[in-house]
Amino acid sequence: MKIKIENITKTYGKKISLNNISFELEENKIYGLLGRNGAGKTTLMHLIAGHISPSDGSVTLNGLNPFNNRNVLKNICLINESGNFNQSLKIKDVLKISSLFYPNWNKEIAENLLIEFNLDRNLRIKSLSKGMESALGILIGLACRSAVTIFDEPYIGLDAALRARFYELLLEEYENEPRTFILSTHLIDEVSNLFEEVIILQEGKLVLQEQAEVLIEKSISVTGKKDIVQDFCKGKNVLHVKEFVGQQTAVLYGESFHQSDLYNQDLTVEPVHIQDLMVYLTSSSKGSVSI
Ligand SMILES: Nc1ncnc2c1ncn2[C@@H]1O[C@H](COP(=O)(O)OP(=O)(O)OP(=O)(O)O)[C@@H](O)[C@H]1O
Repeated sequence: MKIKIENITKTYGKKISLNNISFELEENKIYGLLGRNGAGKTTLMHLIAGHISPSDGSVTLNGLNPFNNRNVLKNICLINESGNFNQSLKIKDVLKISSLFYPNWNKEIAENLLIEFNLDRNLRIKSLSKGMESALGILIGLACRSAVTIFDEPYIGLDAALRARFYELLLEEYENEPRTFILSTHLIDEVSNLFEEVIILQEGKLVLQEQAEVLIEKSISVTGKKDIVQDFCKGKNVLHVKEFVGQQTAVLYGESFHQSDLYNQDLTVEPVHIQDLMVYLTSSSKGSVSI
């Protein structure tokens, strides 16, 4: 489903959670939705999932407003960090309800993941540990096979091995049955190799929407003697600078750097991790500093 966000503003009283943002998401891609705490990520995901409506502007999925629209909602699955399920239900009730609600529900995936995550279908949600509840959220998010599946930090209580397994399962599922995944996470380095496109929010505004590959190509970190680094950085967009024992490191962003440009025996040139890039891009209002 094609998702179109047009001039969306969402306010809560005087608080502006999203401030006039517009962008489009294509079908069948894995998106990373990134930003610092309070940037507006959860608000945006709830708008796309039709759980809330905007104060201004419009959200459409294949041209239709998802808010209160069952025909659209049955194709969207949003798994939050917590509180996804009615605490008084049993796991088997959640599975039954999900299988009735989502038209593409895949029973085999659900059964396999129940075994893999060691979830007893007779347990009540309120008796589950945080990790078990997250595992159930991941199971539902993958088994529903919704055209748009959104995970908002779904890994609370999961150890590193289980999180790694989640990323692996997500990729397997995406290959078997391509659909749109939107992942919001603060553990960016763990998951950034899954992203095909990255969206960064800052204080309710859209800072950037870019293909992950291009983002990596457009950013480098250079380290060397201060005067050499400064010379190299002249006329370039410098996001971040740090100095350490006479050496300077500058992070540059904004142009495609080619190998030939980067061959400089006096400088150490390294790629920049998406997590660091997100931090630097959202550190100053302009997204750049001068040296
Ligand atoms: N129901 C609400 N009532 C009042 N303010 C809200 C509500 N929901 C969100 N906000 C405010 O909107 C802003 C954006 O919140 P949101 O939860 O969307 O950010 P986020 O990027 O998901 O943050 P985090 O990474 O910390 O989860 C915050 O300042 C938050 O306090």
